[in-house]
Amino acid sequence: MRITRRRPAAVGATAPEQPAADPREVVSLRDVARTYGRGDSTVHALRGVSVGMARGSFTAVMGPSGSGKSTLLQTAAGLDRPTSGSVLLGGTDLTTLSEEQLTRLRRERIGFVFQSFNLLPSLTAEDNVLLPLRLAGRPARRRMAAEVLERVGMGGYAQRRPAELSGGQQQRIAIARALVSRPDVVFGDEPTGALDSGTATEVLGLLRGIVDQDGATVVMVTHDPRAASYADRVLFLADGRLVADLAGPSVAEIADRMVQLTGGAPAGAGSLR
Ligand SMILES: Nc1ncnc2c1ncn2[C@@H]1O[C@H](COP(=O)(O)OP(=O)(O)OP(=O)(O)O)[C@@H](O)[C@H]1O
Repeated sequence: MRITRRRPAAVGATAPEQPAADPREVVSLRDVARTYGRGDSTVHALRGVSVGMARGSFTAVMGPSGSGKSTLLQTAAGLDRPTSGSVLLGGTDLTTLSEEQLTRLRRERIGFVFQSFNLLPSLTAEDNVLLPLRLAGRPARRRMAAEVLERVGMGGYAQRRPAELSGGQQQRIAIARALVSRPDVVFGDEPTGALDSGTATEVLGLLRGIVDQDGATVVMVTHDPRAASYADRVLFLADGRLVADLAGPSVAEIADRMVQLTGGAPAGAGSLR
């Protein structure tokens, strides 16, 4: 199954002064700043971050607590708007879109995987998977669910409800749901944070597989150096700035970098499993 999208319908015009996006990059942040509050209480969550993610790549985002990881993910995914700078998704500048256009773009072109799975408990696995298509008013056929459920190794579980599944199985269903609309990019917010080590390994292998075999693009926030080592590239944030960008680092290199940034043990890393 190829995840790579067909050329999407335009959901908003790129600002005329915007330079053309690098065609290899599916997500580009340009000088993105995000502040909260004002005056003495202003928090600079992101301070001029510029970074692009190539199509068909797997990127992990790490950094100490409060360094801006979630803010980066949320602005890149169009869930939050930068205070300044621009965010391009496949050439569309998200900062120029209305709320309605942004909602449509998220439904059609972005997949999400959360730490706590976020499946609807009353729906079967199949109906959870088809929900994004239904919300977008697109055709939602059972064979579409069957195809992605098969892809994540959950082919026999279409009629199960979340309470009847293990954490790892629920996360597989959530990944199937993220893939069903063939998104430009799948964003993961600590997707293995609630899983035991063995189950996390399976889910990370699955994410690696959808990148390598299906051409998906994955961007994942994690506190876990071992999880980050599954990525092609690890970005490190500190105090709202991008301070390191490592290609294919080992678990030890990632853990060392985190120790440098935190001045101690990697926050939330638990064990290196
Ligand atoms: N809605 C908000 N209002 C005010 N400050 C916020 C808000 N959201 C985030 N912040 C602040 O912005 C900074 C970056 O937060 P963010 O959640 O992006 O960090 P993080 O690296 O994801 O942290 P963690 O690893 O603890 O989840 C922090 O100082 C945080 O307190």
